[in-house]
Amino acid sequence: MRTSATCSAGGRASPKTSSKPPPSPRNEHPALTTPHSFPTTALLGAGSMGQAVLAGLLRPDVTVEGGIRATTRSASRAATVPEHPSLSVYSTETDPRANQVAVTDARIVIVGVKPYMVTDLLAEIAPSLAPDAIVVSLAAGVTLDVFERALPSSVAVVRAMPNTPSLIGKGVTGLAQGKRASDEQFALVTALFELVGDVVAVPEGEIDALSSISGSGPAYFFYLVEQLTAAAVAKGFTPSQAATLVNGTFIGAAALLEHTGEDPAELRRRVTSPKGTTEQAIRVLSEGGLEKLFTEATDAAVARSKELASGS
Ligand SMILES: NC(=O)C1=CN([C@@H]2O[C@H](COP(=O)(O)OP(=O)(O)OC[C@H]3O[C@@H](n4cnc5c(N)ncnc54)[C@H](OP(=O)(O)O)[C@@H]3O)[C@@H](O)[C@H]2O)C=CC1
Ligand SMILES: O=C(O)[C@@H]1CCC=N1
Repeated sequence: MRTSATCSAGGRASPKTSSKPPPSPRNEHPALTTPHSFPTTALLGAGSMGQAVLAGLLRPDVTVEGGIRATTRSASRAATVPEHPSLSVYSTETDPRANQVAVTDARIVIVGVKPYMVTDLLAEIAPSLAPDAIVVSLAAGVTLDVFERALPSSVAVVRAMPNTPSLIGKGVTGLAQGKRASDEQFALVTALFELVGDVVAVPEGEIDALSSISGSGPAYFFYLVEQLTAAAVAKGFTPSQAATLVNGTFIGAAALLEHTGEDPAELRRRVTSPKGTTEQAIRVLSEGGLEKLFTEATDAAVARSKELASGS
């Protein structure tokens, strides 16, 4: 166990590049209007998504009575979990009983391992769970039914589909309430995910579709950034210049969307002068089938969720 104590194109004239240091990933959460307190919480699988959810529980304005226990498989991954006085980190590599130890007396148990690992993990922890535990799944595709069958009948289950901007309090999480979870338990899980962004409650039948939009969505955005950066480099900008141009433009445009609250189509219209240059670029993107591509891409993500649900 590690109980946290220490934390761990060439030739073209350069446009001005700023060398701002990257912002700290953990200081951007909006302030809570009321103090938040949660019961003892275990996070099994503190990887990319698990650590993003964990960021909410580590906020200075949040208290977790009884503390937080986080587990990973490897000791090296455990070392990437941020240090915090109320957080204990275990790896199954150094302690094969790490998950059982972590869930003992925990009221909230977040399952953040890969979908194909879920069944084995549930069998491992089921005997050690508190009778009134709420198990929260982050796993894509794995149904509430799989969880409910594998766990004692007194244990409630909620299915969550968060996304990685949760790490900086800008996440979007879909939540589906299992049939054994009371409204009070569901409200507690909702409050937990509200620590890291917006929450949309949906019936379980909509979770895969939601996942294809907001769960995977950050990857679509980063892919667009990568592609526009490649286009900039192909036009002769240096990689550094291209990163400034593209990152600055996408971040600025996203902030404009947020701050104005305007319809994105209207914001696009303001860039697209009649008979101007943008009009030609948008025409090419449209004729290239971007809308159809997004439909097909999200359909493929939904189809993969169904495969994961069937265990493949
Ligand atoms: N990444 C994303 O954007 C999203 C992911 N999800 C879901 O979140 C889950 C995790 O995905 P992601 O965070 O990307 O994956 P990662 O591989 O980053 O995280 C998985 C974590 O589980 C740990 N782990 C593996 N086996 C065990 C075990 N037996 N006991 C305890 N911990 C274990 C891994 O440790 P180690 O690294 O040492 O092997 C790792 O820390 C998946 O089910 C995915 O569907 C949901 C929404 C979005
Ligand atoms: O790619 C995945 O399977 C997970 C679920 C949504 C985002 N990442």
